[in-house]
Amino acid sequence: MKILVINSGSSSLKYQVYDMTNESVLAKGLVERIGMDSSILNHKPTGKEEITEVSEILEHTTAIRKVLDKLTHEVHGVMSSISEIQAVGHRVVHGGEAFKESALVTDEVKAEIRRLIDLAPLHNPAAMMGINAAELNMPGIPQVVVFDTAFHQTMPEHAYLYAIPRVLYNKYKVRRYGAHGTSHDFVSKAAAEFLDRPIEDLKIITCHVGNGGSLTAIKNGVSVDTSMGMTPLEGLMMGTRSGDLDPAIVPYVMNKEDLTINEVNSMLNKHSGLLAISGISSDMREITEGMEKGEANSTLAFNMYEYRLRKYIGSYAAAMNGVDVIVFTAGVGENSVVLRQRVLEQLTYLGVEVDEELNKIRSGEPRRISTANSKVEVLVIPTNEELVIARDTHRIVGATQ
Ligand SMILES: Nc1ncnc2c1ncn2[C@@H]1O[C@H](COP(=O)(O)OP(=O)(O)O)[C@@H](O)[C@H]1O
Ligand SMILES: CC(=O)OP(=O)(O)O
Ligand SMILES: [Mg+2]
Repeated sequence: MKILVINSGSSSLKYQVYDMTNESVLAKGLVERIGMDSSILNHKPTGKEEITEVSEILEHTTAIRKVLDKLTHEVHGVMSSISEIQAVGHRVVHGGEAFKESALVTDEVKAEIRRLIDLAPLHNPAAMMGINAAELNMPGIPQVVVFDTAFHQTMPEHAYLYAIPRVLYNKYKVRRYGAHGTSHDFVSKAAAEFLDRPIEDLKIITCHVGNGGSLTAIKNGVSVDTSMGMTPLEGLMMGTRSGDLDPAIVPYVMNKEDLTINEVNSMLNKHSGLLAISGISSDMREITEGMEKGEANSTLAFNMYEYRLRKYIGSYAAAMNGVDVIVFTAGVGENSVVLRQRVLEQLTYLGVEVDEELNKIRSGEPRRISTANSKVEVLVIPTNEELVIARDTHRIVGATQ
């Protein structure tokens, strides 16, 4: 079965095509700047020359049509006809309490995702655009949705409730949902496999640090706490998101600066984090470069980012009464030698001992970066959210046929 996996952002669309007979990737790519003046499509067919095209792509329907054109292109294509794609899998960030696992797309499922837009105004509309666009371009092809929140539905009440009037949960389901669950689930299982130990015996802290970032405490193989909240804004400092802050700051700043709800949301989600503190970029590579050149604001941004990550690791070790494994994953976690080194050398109180040389090795494979004496195993595990989505889609669609 060939499966198209789609991860829709508000102005972007990432895709991968899998051949599930051997889980190989036939092609992958990215459409950026959808709805802006010039959109960019970068298509990478496996074993063939990649192609980048700049054009006007006003919405997701056109983006998917262009992607399908590339998949069947006579030079850059990987299949002779789109009918070879037998299923589409989508990443949906927010599944609320309704979705504890992945689901086949039906009218009811779509209606529920639409209802959840209220809880995830920045994320779920993009997912809906992706689902509708795939439906329009590939009528009749089964679609599956895989939720970032699903893995965290095992959190106990004391971890997911906020200390605010209970009526807000009863009426509006205001609670912690978390995100990146597909990734936390995948890397924690991969960690147990790497160590050749049953996951049920392990206390694992997974650090998914990319453009968005979250930590999860995983005990007996299930999520018991996670740093993102009702929306993906809470927790770590991120590329452009503030992470934790005193909630009283919001009405205070709204009042002082005469900001609307949308403006303050945009400030915290898009104009904060590394970007706000460094004043130059949301990209950890540029922040690290700035720090290495002795640039004060980049150094401060790095220090704040690292400090908050380290505090969360400490709090999740407390939440689980210990930690056996720490996993680093996603863009920053997999690639930033200096961030891992700085975090780990200050966790000696937990019995963590980082091997500086192992930490410097660059590889796309799961690897250990702690010493043989370390009481805590520290691993770098490349995440693969798309593969999990392809597997769930294959399983769910397969079961209907
Ligand atoms: N070599 C590197 N060193 C430090 N950070 C890196 C490196 N490579 C990538 N990154 C960071 O990874 C981030 C992207 O992570 P990723 O997991 O792909 O994010 P997302 O899925 O949210 O787009 C970039 O913003 C960049 O800061
Ligand atoms: C939920 C979220 O933060 O996603 P991303 O890391 O892809 O921005
Ligand atoms: Mg990501």
